[in-house]
Amino acid sequence: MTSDVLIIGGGAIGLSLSVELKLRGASVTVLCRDFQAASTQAAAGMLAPDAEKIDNQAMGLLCRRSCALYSDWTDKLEQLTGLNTGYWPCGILAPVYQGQVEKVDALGIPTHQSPYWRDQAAIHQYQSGLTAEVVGGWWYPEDGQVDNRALANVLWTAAQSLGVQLKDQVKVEAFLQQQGEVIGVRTNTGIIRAAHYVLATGAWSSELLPLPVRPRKGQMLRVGVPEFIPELPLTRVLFGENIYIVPRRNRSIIIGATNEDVGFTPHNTPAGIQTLLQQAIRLYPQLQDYPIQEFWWGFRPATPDELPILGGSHCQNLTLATGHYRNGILLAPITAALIADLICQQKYDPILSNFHYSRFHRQSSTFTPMFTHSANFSQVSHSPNSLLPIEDQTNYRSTDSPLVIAGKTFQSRLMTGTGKYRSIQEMQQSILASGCQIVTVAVRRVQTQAPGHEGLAQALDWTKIWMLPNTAGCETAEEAIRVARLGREMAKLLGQEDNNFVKLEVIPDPKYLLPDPIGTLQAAEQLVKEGFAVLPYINADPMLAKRLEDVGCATVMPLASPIGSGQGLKTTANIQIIIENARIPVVVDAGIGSPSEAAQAMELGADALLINSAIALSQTPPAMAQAMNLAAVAGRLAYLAGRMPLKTYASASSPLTGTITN
Ligand SMILES: Cc1cc2nc3c(=O)[nH]c(=O)nc-3n(C[C@H](O)[C@H](O)[C@H](O)COP(=O)(O)OP(=O)(O)OC[C@H]3O[C@@H](n4cnc5c(N)ncnc54)[C@H](O)[C@@H]3O)c2cc1C
Ligand SMILES: CC(=O)[C@@H](O)[C@H](O)COP(=O)(O)O
Repeated sequence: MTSDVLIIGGGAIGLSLSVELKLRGASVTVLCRDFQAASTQAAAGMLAPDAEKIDNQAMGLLCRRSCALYSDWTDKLEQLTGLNTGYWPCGILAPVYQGQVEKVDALGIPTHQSPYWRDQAAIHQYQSGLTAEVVGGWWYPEDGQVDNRALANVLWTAAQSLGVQLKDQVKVEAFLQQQGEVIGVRTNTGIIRAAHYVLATGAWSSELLPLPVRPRKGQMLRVGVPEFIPELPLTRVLFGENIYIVPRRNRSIIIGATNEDVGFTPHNTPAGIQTLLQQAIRLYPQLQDYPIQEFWWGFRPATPDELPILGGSHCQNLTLATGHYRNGILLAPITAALIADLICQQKYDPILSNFHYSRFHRQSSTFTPMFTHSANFSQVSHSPNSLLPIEDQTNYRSTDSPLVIAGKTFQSRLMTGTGKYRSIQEMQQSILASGCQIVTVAVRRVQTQAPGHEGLAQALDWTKIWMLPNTAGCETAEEAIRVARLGREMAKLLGQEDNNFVKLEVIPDPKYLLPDPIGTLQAAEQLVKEGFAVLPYINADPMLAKRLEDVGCATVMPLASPIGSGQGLKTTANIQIIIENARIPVVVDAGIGSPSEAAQAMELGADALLINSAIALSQTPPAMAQAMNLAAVAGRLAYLAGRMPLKTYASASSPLTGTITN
């Protein structure tokens, strides 16, 4: 049974959304690698839109809206489950020391006139036991806390009792994408499909998609109020500089948190814990005698601008809900409501526009979101002398859908390379004349400045050409993986920040240049996991093509005949089987020697061609490039038009009916 919605990640965000969607009538599955290994379990549970002093207006508003939902939301969850979330609108007190008093508050109001400011006498009255060093502070009565671990348990129980399918220990390894849609996820337990998918994998999000979400480690500890103190000594959250102290009603006190940019480095460290204890004891001295109950650490899902990533993605049936950084517990109810509105009713709250992933790509004017190439490519050719398109032809062509690879759209179905040209000018002219929008570049040759590869960055207009880094020269999967990563960096240097494409070549044999199927599959699996759009070069092997599709490759690129041989289509029958069965684009690559062979491959139903040697080694490469372009267009049109059936015998072209007889 497939679900309407498949949520990947079972932290506060994934679980809240699952409950919300289920309450709205959707069938929902949550897949989670490990429900316990989540930032949600590691947090302090503060609900602090005011104390956090959030600069960004939209984020401030989002946080306040979420905080306002908390009371009703937790009531509803508690009624559903009979369990307590520990929601406590206890307010947050932010004491300051001498020298820390700012002149104005967050709204620019002079401190002493701010409604949130409390002077020394008042602050000590609000909370006894603070160090005498505290000279005043801020009182945020709207802020509060929830016991995040209790909340996670309540959400889990609510989801379960409502009938959400909760699958723990299921790791999603890759999204399977086709033509701008997710068609399934590959997991350690097999492929799972749904109508709609939500990414809610917190700090691990960039393992599945090239999103700029990075872990920001926080260390924490918990002490307990000693038994000989009958009343709760602390009844408000204390929010100091680089320290917070969160008293729970169950007599635990959470002390947090460090903020470290150390990747996924695990463990508590003496330095981390020492800093926390020092600062906590300075603020609230009697803590020094409280028994320590637990140490732990967690990974906040941080984005470069510290705002979450919410809303649509490059695939129309994939929604993103990640990157909540320091405020994911606070933002859980509003995230669930807004994302459920979006999925169930296509209702788009305008606030979401501030959190769309595409903000990370806006700096580069020529490229839009993640995988969608926006450059306004001309219909067929960049050449002013182009023979194409004549009006009637464009009409027919316009009925065709464009080539889409990993969600990125291209008008041209011809890809070319940069090698073997007699001069860089010839290469430039040929690429222009070919009308291609994708040019493959051998990463290793660029790195070593091999002949013809010097100055490549300047030679082509990379705002119009999408670079396809290739791993030519790699004999093993390991080498290819390493070179692919270098290729991604190379694309970034050319301004293609979002280019995650790689043409995967694993070729151990220099004589026939035949790809190693096992090494290719191994490398493809790893690269897909790392978020690459993988275009593997393979022998025309239908079984291998299917396996590569299953592991999440963006295309398959079967060879027509050996690279650089110009022998033409020698693998027609197998290419035909590959095309018949593929749900990803099939790019016929290598060995095409003439335009008629290019057209023939397209007539078979190939989605695109990659041709290098036949162009570069011809007498007049720019002219041959244009001929190949025409052939690719002609072949595609012919494929769409549908070839006439083959007949054994002649059949007169002019009908005999109605002819004059004697
Ligand atoms: C020390 C610390 C203190 C914090 N304090 C607060 C606070 O006081 N208030 C507040 O609002 N926020 C706080 N936060 C932030 C908050 O915890 C996070 O923003 C929030 O938990 C993010 O929730 P999430 O569901 O997106 O991610 P997570 O809770 O991390 O959940 C993600 C889940 O996805 C799973 N997953 C990942 N990859 C895969 C995969 N490939 N396949 C399947 N499952 C996968 C993970 O195992 C995990 O269970 C704190 C965080 C830390 C670390
Ligand atoms: C440049 C490139 O990627 C080639 O390895 C590709 O396979 C094209 O082959 P031909 O040179 O035979 O067209």
